Amino acid sequence: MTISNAPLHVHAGNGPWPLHSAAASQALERRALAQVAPMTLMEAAGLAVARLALAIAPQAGRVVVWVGPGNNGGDGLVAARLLHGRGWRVQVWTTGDPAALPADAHQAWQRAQAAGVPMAPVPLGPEAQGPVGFDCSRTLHIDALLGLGLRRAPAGALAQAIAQLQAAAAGGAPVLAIDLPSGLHPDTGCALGAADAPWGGAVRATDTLSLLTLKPGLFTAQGRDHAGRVWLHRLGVPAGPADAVLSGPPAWAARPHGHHKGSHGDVAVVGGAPGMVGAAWLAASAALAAGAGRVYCSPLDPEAALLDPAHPGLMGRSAWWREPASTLETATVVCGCGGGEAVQAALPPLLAATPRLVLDADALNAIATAPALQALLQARTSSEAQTLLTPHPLEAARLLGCSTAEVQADRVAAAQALVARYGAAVVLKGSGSVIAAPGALPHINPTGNAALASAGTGDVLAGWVAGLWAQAPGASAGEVARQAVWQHGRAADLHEPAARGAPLRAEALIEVLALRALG
Ligand SMILES: NC(=O)C1=CN([C@@H]2O[C@H](COP(=O)(O)OP(=O)(O)OC[C@H]3O[C@@H](n4cnc5c(N)ncnc54)[C@H](O)[C@@H]3O)[C@@H](O)[C@H]2O)[C@@H](O)CC1
Ligand SMILES: Nc1ncnc2c1ncn2[C@@H]1O[C@H](COP(=O)(O)OP(=O)(O)O)[C@@H](O)[C@H]1O
Ligand SMILES: [K+]
Repeated sequence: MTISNAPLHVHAGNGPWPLHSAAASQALERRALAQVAPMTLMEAAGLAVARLALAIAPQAGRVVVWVGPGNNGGDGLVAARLLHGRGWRVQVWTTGDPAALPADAHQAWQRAQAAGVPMAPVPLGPEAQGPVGFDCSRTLHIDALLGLGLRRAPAGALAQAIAQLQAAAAGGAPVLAIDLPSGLHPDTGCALGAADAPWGGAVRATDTLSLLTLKPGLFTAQGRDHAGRVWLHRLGVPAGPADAVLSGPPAWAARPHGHHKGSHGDVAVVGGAPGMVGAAWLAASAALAAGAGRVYCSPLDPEAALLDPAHPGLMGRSAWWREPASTLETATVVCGCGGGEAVQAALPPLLAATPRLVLDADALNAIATAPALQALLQARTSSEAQTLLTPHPLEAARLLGCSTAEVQADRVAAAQALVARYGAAVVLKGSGSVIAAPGALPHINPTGNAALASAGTGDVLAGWVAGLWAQAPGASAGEVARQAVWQHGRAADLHEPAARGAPLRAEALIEVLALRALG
């Protein structure tokens, strides 16, 4: 078997990558199918799958191919035939009547049958793991149940097949999903199957080979948990314009020898109501670590000290936004960070006068409930002023007047709705943070992991982005947010392998970021 054109490994270090919605991918597939002889694309897809199978599980020699009712199943049938021809021990399990397969997939089934590939309906019970003599731990599973044609939550025979596949792979066997993990929504990254099912609503693959295009759902919401490593094979078909982008690594700007601290801009942090002063100091420390020249911290707790002995490089300053000719008109300001209700009073002057404003946490909650503050935020769009909102899903839901579940059901759409409503750039945080900005394609961030699910890491992000922005005041909020979010997540990825599931403390995150060894 000669298999050319290796799939591309898509990872955080080699972006940016264009992303295409299900609708755009299907339109591309229709155009491509119209230009080539029947079976050409499906043979190319099956070949790419077989090639990746050989690459990721070279010692397996055994494969179970789980075939669904559409063309995704057809791709699996071609791969099964090619691996059978290569001498692998192959078992195909089908979920429906092969006579009902669409034309190309049906032909793939006939070719597999003619080649002598063992095929049968998915059995109920342990034999689904493979025929007698299959060593489960050395078996590769290929998920060809559902791809782009997913329309609704898998139920009935398909849900049963997904459950059987997961049970068969439970001992740690590799699972290669074709195009998408079956049950995962291509646009939203939501696992559509029953959330309380033991298989978690969609196939959990170790590897996913995306065909023709990369779909946004592989990288956000539950996508990363289900897709595993992601690969792309374009099948020789050039993709059209992207709907979104998977962010790539940003470049570091070198510091000219002639620079002094005044060359690197000022950051002022407003937050830290009683009991939450640490949040403001965390953001300020992150801004300093990002390279801002001078960083002021203004705790809203009137009792709070104006010096943090752990960070003598930071300057405390109380309520400077009430002064005329204050830092307001020059600094990059971060507002939120543990600000509690006290933050409300600081917001009007900040919204009115600050050229670059990062709004986080309690600042967002205050704006969500105050139409007057919303009007001030929207009015910023008529000036040169730029704003970045950094909500987590609950804060985003408050700003949109919907539920957190509705935000998570389509994270890209929710981020874009915030941009449309408030005219600001937005980072919708969480697994696969979405960065949306006026006039720009939405970006999904590929770095980060659940070690960041720890108190204060959001404050660090807010301070880090402001620290970068202070040094590049001409950059757009969206640009600087994409860069900061990538680096913030990357720091957690560097920490993760040694951490064995331990969370990354916010202070430690700042130290990793400060080292700048982020690649
Ligand atoms: N036609 C071709 O030659 C090519 C097809 N490709 C493959 O084809 C896939 C798309 O094929 P299809 O459009 O046939 O879609 P799928 O193979 O994803 O499946 C669609 C079928 O599943 C059924 N279905 C969807 N959701 C269901 C649910 N929840 N429960 C039960 N049944 C459900 C639909 O009614 C339909 O019969 C791509 O993902 C890709 O793998 C690509 O390889 C490119 C080449
Ligand atoms: N499971 C996860 N995977 C990737 N990133 C995560 C995950 N959980 C949290 N994060 C990131 O950690 C940060 C947490 O921010 P936030 O929720 O505001 O926390 P806090 O208010 O405690 O600072 C965000 O950047 C978010 O994207
Ligand atoms: K699949």
